[in-house]
Amino acid sequence: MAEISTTREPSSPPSGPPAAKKARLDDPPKVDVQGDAAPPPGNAKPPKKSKKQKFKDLPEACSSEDVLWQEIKDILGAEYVDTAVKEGTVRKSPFEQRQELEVEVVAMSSSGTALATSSSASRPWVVVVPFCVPGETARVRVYNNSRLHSVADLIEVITPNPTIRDDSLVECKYFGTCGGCQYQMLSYEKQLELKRDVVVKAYTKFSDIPSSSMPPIESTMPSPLQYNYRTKITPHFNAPNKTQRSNPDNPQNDTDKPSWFNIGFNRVGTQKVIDIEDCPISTPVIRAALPAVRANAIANLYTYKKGVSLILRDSLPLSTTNADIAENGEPKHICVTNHRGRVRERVGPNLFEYPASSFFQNNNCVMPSLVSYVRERIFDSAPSDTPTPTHLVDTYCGAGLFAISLASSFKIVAGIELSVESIQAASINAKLNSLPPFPRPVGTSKDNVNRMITFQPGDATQIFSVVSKFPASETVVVIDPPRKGCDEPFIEQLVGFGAQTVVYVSCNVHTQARDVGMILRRDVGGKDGKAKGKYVLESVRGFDLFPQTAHVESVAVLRLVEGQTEGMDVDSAV
Ligand SMILES: C[S@@+](CC[C@H](N)C(=O)[O-])C[C@H]1O[C@@H](n2cnc3c(N)ncnc32)[C@H](O)[C@@H]1O
Repeated sequence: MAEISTTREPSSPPSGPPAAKKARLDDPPKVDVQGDAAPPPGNAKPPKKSKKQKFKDLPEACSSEDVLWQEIKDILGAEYVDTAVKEGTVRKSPFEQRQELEVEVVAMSSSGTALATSSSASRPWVVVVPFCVPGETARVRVYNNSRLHSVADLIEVITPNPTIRDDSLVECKYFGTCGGCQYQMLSYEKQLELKRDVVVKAYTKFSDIPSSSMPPIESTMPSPLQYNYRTKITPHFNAPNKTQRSNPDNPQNDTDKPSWFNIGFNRVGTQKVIDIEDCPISTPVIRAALPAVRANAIANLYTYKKGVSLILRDSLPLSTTNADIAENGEPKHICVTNHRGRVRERVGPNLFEYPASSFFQNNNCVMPSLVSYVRERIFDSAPSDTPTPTHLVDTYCGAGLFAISLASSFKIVAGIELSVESIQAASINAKLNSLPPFPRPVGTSKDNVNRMITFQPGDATQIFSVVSKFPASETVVVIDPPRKGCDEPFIEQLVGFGAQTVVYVSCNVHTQARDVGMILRRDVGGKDGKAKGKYVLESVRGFDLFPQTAHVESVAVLRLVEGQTEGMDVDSAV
């Protein structure tokens, strides 16, 4: 692997979204407002934290820092960690900033970095380093010290582990520098295995579900494509600074682009943009469109007063003509580069349209397996003594992916979503797929209306008053919240409603595990106010929506077991 040259500032934070919200390319030009941050009154400095306060700052529960913290505890031992917390020594690093050292990798973290230890450390301490695997030794350079761990750049792998690493698999020239992918040096089987491990660890650490109540975690569902799959990318760039602006040289294309102007993604472990001319995990239509999108940004570079986040989304043509049909009979895909444009996708037999700037899953090729799996779990594995589900409630429904894809299996479907533009898209999608609205419009014949669908904007919790008349024993609730998961009022209402089946889809298995644990611990209320039963966790399976990265989508299926109101040991119930 090539040496990673680090040009970072000493205290670069770990990778994440750019600090300042970037403007979008098609936003109207805005005048730069200078100095709008209020200065502190007088010369007052923020009060210093006392030593006790300072070291109490454990990571927020279930945050990505907390996930790493639990993994560090596993390596260093809970007793050692608890003592260090009590004594206020968790930040006493044995290493200096920019210190180079040799480390031995002992585990993988849930975010795809390697967790290592070093014999040169004067106390038990973990070093987090990218692009390495267990069993390897590596030379690294520390750039950040935190709670019982340092974060480091990889300089070189000294002893590779050939049973896990195969560098010949790497397909991207930016791999090892770009923060987007973590796993290109691993076989696909290994990537799937690691993702399953993440799901197992998440439920072990964050759900509080006793092992006797946990179903075996299923193998990760693979993505049919492991490259060329990503249907959306958002390369970004910073606006030129004052000095750069004072000497414009009017570049026209990539060849005369000033070297300081980078359009791409964040360098691993930093918020510094690196120049990216191609992204092999993106779909062919996005890869083909990227040079022209870059050239346009380069030609206009001195007009930008703020950083910009570009968008490239793979889409079917909105109105298909013969010229749009490729030789195989499928419409030719196009690339939508306007944030205000519309995108169209097919998932199985259904079409979905949505605004380019709104949420839709970013790997189209695995969507049919995801939707089929959800349908199979709802119907095929339902206990034989429960009624066939007839009603579907899709919470956090976005543009209606689950509501519309599953509608053919239900009589009535209701969806809710906070984003007004997504919910408008969902209603349009219901029409696009010939699903009649609910309640049935006056005068429509009963014969041709056996499926009815409604979408409403609002907080997910509000849906339970809308569907209060749905027969709970014949209802399925799909939950697909953002990374932070559901809030307590939602869980309260969900359990109060008491649907027969709950399918929880999540891009953050840690908050999913936390929420599922909360649901399982509560009694499900009956109409008489007495407890009716409890949910049991029937299955959990990861889906690989993002090959070459550490991300894993997780689907958990919960069933209500009536009459069970004690404990959580459900071995006999499932
Ligand atoms: C992970 S996306 C899932 C969307 C959809 N199920 C899909 O697969 O395309 C989560 C969605 O929840 C929406 N959302 C966020 N907070 C919400 C809330 N409190 N109530 C309802 N929807 C919310 C977001 O706008 C986003 O569309």
